[in-house]
Amino acid sequence: MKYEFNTDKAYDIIAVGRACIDLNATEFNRPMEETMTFSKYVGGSPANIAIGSSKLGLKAGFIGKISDDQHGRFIEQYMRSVGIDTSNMVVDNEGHKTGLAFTEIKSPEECSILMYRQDVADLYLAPEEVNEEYIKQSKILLVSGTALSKSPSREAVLKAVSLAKRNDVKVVFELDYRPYSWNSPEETAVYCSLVAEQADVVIGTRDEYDVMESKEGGKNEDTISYLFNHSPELVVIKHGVEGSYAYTKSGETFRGRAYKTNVLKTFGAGDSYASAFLYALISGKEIETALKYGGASASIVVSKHSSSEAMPTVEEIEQLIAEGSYIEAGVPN
Ligand SMILES: Nc1ncnc2c1ncn2[C@@H]1O[C@H](COP(=O)(O)OP(=O)(O)O)[C@@H](O)[C@H]1O
Ligand SMILES: O=C(O)C[C@@H](O)[C@H](O)C(=O)COP(=O)(O)O
Repeated sequence: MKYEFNTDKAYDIIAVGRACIDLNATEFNRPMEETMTFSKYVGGSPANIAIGSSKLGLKAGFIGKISDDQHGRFIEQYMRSVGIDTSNMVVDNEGHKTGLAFTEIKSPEECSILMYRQDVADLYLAPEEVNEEYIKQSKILLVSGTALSKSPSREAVLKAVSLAKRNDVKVVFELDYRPYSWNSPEETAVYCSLVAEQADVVIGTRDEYDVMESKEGGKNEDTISYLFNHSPELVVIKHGVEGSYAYTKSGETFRGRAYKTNVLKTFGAGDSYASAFLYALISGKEIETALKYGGASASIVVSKHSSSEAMPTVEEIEQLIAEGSYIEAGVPN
């Protein structure tokens, strides 16, 4: 089964939310306290997804606010250099700084992220900085849940969603739950369910859906029966190495698998998965095939050092799919 988009649009995907900096430990198997060196990359989930999409050949744009300093300029220049339209990236003029994510790579299983996100520029994106003429030109508006965590970014995103819906732009909601950005899980549940109910496609991990639904150990069946009572037509639920599921409103279920790889770190999986899954859908591939693209892309990125720079090419993804070495894991949920 395929998922249809309005093909009469200049952009394939416009992402809204944070574009930040990742500082990834270059010393592995070591706690952060003992790590002395880090490499700098553009980061932030929606920026990573835009970068991954652009690298796969999609026409991508970005809406967000960046700091008026060396970090903001680095982000804009890098994103432009990989082919992303940055015309709707706004420079903050109130002194807000870029968010930083320091990553600790203790072992392939034990990775963590230390975020510096106090008063960050991306959460100051204002509704008046979201432009209807821009959004209406895209097949997809990709919304990151973290952008809902504070005002005025929250209202900017709600406006972007409403403009997308008025202009036949599919809203893809990536739950992207980052607890440190929110006041409470209850607040997350309120705003994430508000947007999920309006979205056309929702993507998240099982744990992220649990936060949105204010429960523990939630079942995929309950999630889809809730969401399919609202706007969503396609719901993707990820289960780490156990793979993922895509559910359609018309009743089909497709299973995606993770691919064997030499894991260096676990972060970057979700963003690379989303960009390749959406690339495949936009390219007219079957949903089942799109799950393969997502899984293969993620397995490539977890074997590499960064999330953004490491985004694979179509050829790399297709080669991995052709090799077909899935991780044999039980059926979750
Ligand atoms: N250790 C791993 N090895 C190979 N693929 C992985 C691994 N972890 C995750 N993936 C792939 O990345 C996808 C997304 O990972 P997941 O952990 O569910 O999301 P997130 O990174 O958003 O938390 C999975 O569906 C799987 O295909
Ligand atoms: O999203 C962030 O702010 C940090 C990312 O740039 C970082 O690379 C990361 O955590 C990606 O992980 P994922 O969301 O699991 O793909």
